[in-house]
Amino acid sequence: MAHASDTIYALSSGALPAGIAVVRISGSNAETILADLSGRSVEPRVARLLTLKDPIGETLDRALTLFFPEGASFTGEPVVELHLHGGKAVLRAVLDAIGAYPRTRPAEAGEFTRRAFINGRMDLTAAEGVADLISAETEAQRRFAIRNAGGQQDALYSNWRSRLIEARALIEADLDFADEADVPGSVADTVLDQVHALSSTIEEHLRHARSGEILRDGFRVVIVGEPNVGKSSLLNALARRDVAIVSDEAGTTRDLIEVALDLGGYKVVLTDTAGLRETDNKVERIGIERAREAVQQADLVLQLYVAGTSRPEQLDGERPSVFVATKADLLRNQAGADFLISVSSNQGIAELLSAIQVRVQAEAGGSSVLPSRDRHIHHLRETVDALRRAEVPDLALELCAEELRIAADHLGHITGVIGVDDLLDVVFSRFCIGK
Ligand SMILES: Nc1nc2c(c(=O)[nH]1)N(C=O)[C@@H](CNc1ccc(C(=O)N[C@@H](CCC(=O)O)C(=O)O)cc1)CN2
Ligand SMILES: Nc1nc2c(ncn2[C@@H]2O[C@H](COP(=O)(O)OP(=O)(O)OP(=O)(O)O)[C@@H](O)[C@H]2O)c(=O)[nH]1
Ligand SMILES: [Mg+2]
Repeated sequence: MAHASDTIYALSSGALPAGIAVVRISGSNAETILADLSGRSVEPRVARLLTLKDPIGETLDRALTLFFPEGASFTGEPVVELHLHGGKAVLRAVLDAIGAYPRTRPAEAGEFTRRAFINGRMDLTAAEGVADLISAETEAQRRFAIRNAGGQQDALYSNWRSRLIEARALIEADLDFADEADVPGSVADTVLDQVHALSSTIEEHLRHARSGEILRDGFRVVIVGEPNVGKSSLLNALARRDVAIVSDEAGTTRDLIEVALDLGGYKVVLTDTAGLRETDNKVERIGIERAREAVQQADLVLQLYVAGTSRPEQLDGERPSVFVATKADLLRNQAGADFLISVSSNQGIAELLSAIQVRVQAEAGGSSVLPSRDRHIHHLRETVDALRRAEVPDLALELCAEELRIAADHLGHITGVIGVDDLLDVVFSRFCIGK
C-alpha cells in the first residue's frame, strides 16, 4: 500500500470518450490543486464553472468543479471533483497536470472508499455494499447492496456486538463481587439467558446465508442430460441468444457454458454442460467431470431427456432437481416429467422460466439483512461456536467471559472495528479504480 498521506486522484466515471468525465482528488493537496489550476479561490460545496489552465497558462478544459472540505466529504478528506469534457486527450492532460503536484499520485483500486472506511465514514460491510452496488446488474442485487451500503448490516452486527460486550461486563462485575455477594452467579444466569437468545438469533441469521449469496452472486441453474437431448438448445432459448453451439452430433458441448439472466430482478446463472455418457475421449471426459462438479454447486438442476424415452436416474448428490422432457414437438404423450418443452415450437419454455423464477424468489428471500460473503459466514459461525461454549453449564465465569470476548471480536471483524489490516487489501483490491 502506497502512502496513506498522499493526495490521490482518478477518473471516477466510466469509459472514455464520454459526455462528461468526473475526476476525483482526495487528500491535503486537493484544494490547492483546484485553486492553482483555476486561478480562483475555492468555495466549499458550490458548483462552479471554471477554466482550468496548466502552469504555462494553456487552457486544459472548462469544467464544472466542486470542493468538499475535510470532514464533510465522501472520504472524510478534502475532496475536489472536476466534471470535464469526457475526451481521452482532455483526461490525459488534466490527469498529468494533477500528477505533477508533489505527494500526489493515481489512486489504487478502491482507495477512495478505503479512506472513507479508515476515516470512519462507513464500516467494512457498508464499503462492501458500495462495491456490490457498483457491480449490481439486477433490481434485487441493487436493493440488497443499497441496504448494506446504507449501514443496515453494520447496524445489526454492531448491535449484537454491543450486547455481547455488555453481557461480558456484567459477568466480570459479578466475578469481582462474587466473594461478598448475596446470591453468587444470579446475574450470570440472567446474562446467559440473554446470550442464549442472541446465539439462537445468529444461528437463524446464518441459516439464510445461502439466500444472501443467491442475491449477490446469482441462483445457479445447471442443465444436464445425455448427449443430444437439447441442453444447449434450451440454454440458447432461455438466454434468447446463440451462446452455445447446437448440432445433431452427440458430444457437441465439451466445456461449461454460463450465461447470466435477469429473472424478475433476480440474477440467475444458467450453465450448459457436456452430455453425460461413457466415453474414451479425453477432452469429453474432462467436460463430463466438470458437469458433475457444476451439479454439486447448483441451486437447481434441470435433468433433460428426450420426451418418449425413459426418464434418467436422479443424479447423485442432494441438489434439488426437476425432470425436463425435451423435443415435445416430436412426440405428444409423456409421463414422469415435471416440464415438457420444445425449443422448436417454444412449448413450455415460459412455464419453465417462471418456475425457476418462483424458486429464486423463495430462496433469495426478501428484505432482511443477510450474510453474503464467505468472511461474514466464517465469523458468524465462529461467533455462534464461542457463544455455545460460553453457554456450557457450570462453566467458570472467567472462561465464560473470555468466550463472550471471542464472540464479540468475531462480529467486530465483520464490521472492521477489530484487526483488519491484512483484510483491507483483499476487500478493496476488488473495487474498480476511481471508487
Ligand atoms: N459527483 C459525485 N456523485 C456521487 C458520489 C461522489 O463522490 N461524487 N458518490 C460517491 O460515492 C455517491 C454519493 N455519495 C456521497 C456520500 C457522501 C458525500 C459527502 O460529501 N458526505 C459528507 C457530507 C454529507 C452531507 O452533506 O450531507 C459527509 O458525510 O460528511 C458525497 C457523496 C454517488 N454520487
Ligand atoms: N425437433 C426438435 N429438435 C431439437 C429440439 N431441441 C434440440 N433439438 C435438436 O437436437 C439436436 C441436439 O441439440 P443440442 O442442443 O446440441 O443438444 P445437447 O444436449 O446440447 O447435446 P450435447 O452438447 O452433444 O450434449 C440438435 O440437432 C437440435 O436442433 C426441439 O425442441 N425439437
Ligand atoms: Mg450441447
